[in-house]
Amino acid sequence: MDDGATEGDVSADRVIAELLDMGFEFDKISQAIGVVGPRRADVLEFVLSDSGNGRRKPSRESQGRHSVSSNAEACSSGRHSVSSNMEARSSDDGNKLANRRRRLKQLSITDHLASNTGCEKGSCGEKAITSYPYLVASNDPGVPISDDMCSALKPESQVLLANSRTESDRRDKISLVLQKHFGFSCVKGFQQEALDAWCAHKDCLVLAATGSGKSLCFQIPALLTAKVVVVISPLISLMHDQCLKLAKHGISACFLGSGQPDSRVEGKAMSGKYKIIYVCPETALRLMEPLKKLAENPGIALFAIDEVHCVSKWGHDFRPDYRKLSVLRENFSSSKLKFLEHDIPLMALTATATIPVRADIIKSLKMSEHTVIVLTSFFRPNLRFTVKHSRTSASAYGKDFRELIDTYSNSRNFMGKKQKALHEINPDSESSSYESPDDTMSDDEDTYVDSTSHVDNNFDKTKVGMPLRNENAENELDVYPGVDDFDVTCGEFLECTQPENFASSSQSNKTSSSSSEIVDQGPTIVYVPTRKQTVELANYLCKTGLRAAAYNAKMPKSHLRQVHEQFHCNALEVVVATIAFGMGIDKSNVRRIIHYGFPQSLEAYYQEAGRAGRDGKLADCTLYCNLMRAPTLLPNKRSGEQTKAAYRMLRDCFHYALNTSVCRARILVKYFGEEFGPDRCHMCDICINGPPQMHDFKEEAVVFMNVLQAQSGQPAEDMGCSSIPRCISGRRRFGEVPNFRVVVSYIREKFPRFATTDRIWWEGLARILEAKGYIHDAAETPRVLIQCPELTEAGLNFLSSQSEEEGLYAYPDAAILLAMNDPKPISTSSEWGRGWADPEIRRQRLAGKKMGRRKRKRHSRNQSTGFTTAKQRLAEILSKRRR
Ligand SMILES: Nc1ncnc2c1ncn2[C@@H]1O[C@H](COP(=O)(O)OP(=O)(O)OP(=O)(O)O)[C@@H](O)[C@H]1O
Ligand SMILES: [Mg+2]
Repeated sequence: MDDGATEGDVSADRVIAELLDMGFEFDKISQAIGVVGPRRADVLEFVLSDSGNGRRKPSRESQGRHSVSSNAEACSSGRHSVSSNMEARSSDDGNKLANRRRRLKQLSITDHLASNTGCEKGSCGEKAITSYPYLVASNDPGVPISDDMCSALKPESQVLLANSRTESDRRDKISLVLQKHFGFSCVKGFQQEALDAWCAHKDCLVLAATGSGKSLCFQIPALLTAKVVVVISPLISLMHDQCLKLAKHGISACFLGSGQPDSRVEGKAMSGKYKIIYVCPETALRLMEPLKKLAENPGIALFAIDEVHCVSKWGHDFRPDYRKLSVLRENFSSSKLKFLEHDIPLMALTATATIPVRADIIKSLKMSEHTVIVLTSFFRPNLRFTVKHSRTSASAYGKDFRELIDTYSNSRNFMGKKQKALHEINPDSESSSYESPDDTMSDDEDTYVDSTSHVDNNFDKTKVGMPLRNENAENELDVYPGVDDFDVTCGEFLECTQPENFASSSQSNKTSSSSSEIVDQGPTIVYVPTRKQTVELANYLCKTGLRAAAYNAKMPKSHLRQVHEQFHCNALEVVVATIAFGMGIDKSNVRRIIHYGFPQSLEAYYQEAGRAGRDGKLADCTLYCNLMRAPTLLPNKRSGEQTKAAYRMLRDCFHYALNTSVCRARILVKYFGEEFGPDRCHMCDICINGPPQMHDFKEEAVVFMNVLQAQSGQPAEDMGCSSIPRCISGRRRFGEVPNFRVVVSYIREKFPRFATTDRIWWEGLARILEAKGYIHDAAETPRVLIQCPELTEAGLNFLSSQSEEEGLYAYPDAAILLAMNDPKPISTSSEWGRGWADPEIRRQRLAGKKMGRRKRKRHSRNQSTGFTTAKQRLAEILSKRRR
């Protein structure tokens, strides 16, 4: 539901709600409605163009004329309200609005092309789209692509693999098509392995690093036979990008999303007109029968399932429809389809599957028991991983993004000076075909200018946003992006008659020296957890002069496509996105991936970080996160088991961030089950800074573990015995549950020397003891932090066998270091509790601070019912023991 005739009926409230959901600020939306009326497209256009850069501030007059409350009339007649508001604007603005509205209404790639050809000189639309002689079609039945054209464009390099007699013959043919279509001299080892499996008609699971070139494994087969390759892919944006590249490489392709089908493109796809058909899982399931016909004639060479981790419930990006793809193996076997000589091979590919996920993929897709597993190293030697502590709130933007802003500003100033110098040497020389907004600035100008100076008609500046209201809070996260993330449902891309000239560029999206490119530094993607933050941070960066755009799943699909295009043609410096942006994006020169807040898993982190440095050059992957606060699980529908797995993944991610002693690249590849050969990467913050000094935690550990032991009801004499009760939180009597907070506050109260230690410090100690196997979390669903610490047998042994001399040495983690360096309490309650063991402090505090109402109530209730708190109960147990 983007825009349309019914839009005028949409109430202002609904428009407000929708735009709030996208991350825009309430004030801005209501201001827009006041100016342009309640039509969604107009409001959207207003907030987009106004976007905090002062491009078009509403006149007082127009503001006075309309307000949200006075829009009842306008609501019933959106058209009227727009036209009357248009009068209040200049005709120039009116034209811009009309153009923008036209763009918002595009439903097809063709429309999109038509609008992009109008892009100003050298802009991305021209560069990325119109300069390539491929044809596109879409829902629009008016696009003239005849069947003759399709057949005429059949590549003459289409060698029948069946003719290859020997293995070397086959490999020669592979090299030939690789060189001809992609410009690469040889296939990589793992690509060859996957191709060998395909040639042997075997199913294959390809597990290879992000950016390693998995796509070629299923694209080459399309060039080696007369048959078609069907690729299942999770996002339109991903399918679109790949089709676009294939067309440039002289290979015809189409994509079929899950939206309204285009019978023409679909029909041609099912009759074998394209070498490669990209299809989303839903559509693949719908097209079972036509696919069977396709398998008969001209034949299906291969089913490739890209981003196959989406199959697994235990992966980071589960999509239920992926799981139903087992029908492919069931239906396309030689036993089911008698005309098949062999089963049609399945090739499943991903960069982010842990060992349990791999097993789940093979089982769920019912892949053959002879499935070949092609596994390469997950190590990306050019990625430099760093973790930085930050509150990751708006107040920290200035500090955290200073370096990024400086990087682009300096680079632009340098480029500006270089161009100016060139121009002075040769005034007739062709200047930049992209009208850089900065061209309007003098060299001496401060780079932190008001972003009004960056006006660019071609460039839809980022959106502005303000805090979402509380009632929208649960909607503000993109759990996972839907398939149809663009405003086009399908498209066809016919091969260029002349594949791209590889002498000049072996990668279609490689940064060239084209003057139209404004990102000298390579673009940056910043991942933030909420939609609101995409808008907020993008707006902040725009205000500092950067070319930034927000991207989240709730934004108009036309906008999302535009951001993709501008990102790919280097017109954007920064994209601030939720997880909706990222999967499979193959842009060679992304230099920085910044995660501003915890990702939900290391799989997601590695997948998103993998967008960086795909040209093999050095790239930075920096995670900013609040190390003093455990990350929270994003709401999603999960079974009990899935919740446990989700917490486990989040905990691994937290531990990765807190780590102070192990190379980060090592942790990441080990996470995917790989033994890391080089020992360390020599680049990450840990390798560069070295680990902190080891600390002897014995004294605190003994106290902590003794309290746990007392709490579990074990008499001191029993310390050596192995019968530690395996308690399950909730099954025990209240007070016997080993609650971490209760234990820590008890220690701080009873042991004056620990009175000022922070809870965060003890959380760190608990992690160390857990890693050593001395304690475990007895909670039914362990979360990120240890909730119910319980001694293990090894912990009991440690307590009973400890000698005076031996220490318990370990590296303090980042949270312990922060707590030690900055002993300020984190919460006011811990401040209040500090020094509580001292009777004088206690007396003063009780006298000075009135008990809160709730506390007082609870206190009096406990007094009357004889109910004891967990802490009191623990004290009782310990005092009994002492007696
Ligand atoms: N044999 C090869 N030689 C040189 N470059 C290659 C080769 N194969 C692929 N590439 C390049 O590697 C880049 C990444 O390829 P691709 O997008 O297939 O990666 P991927 O493994 O699918 O990554 P992701 O897991 O992030 O989706 C592409 O730009 C491609 O041109
Ligand atoms: Mg890929």
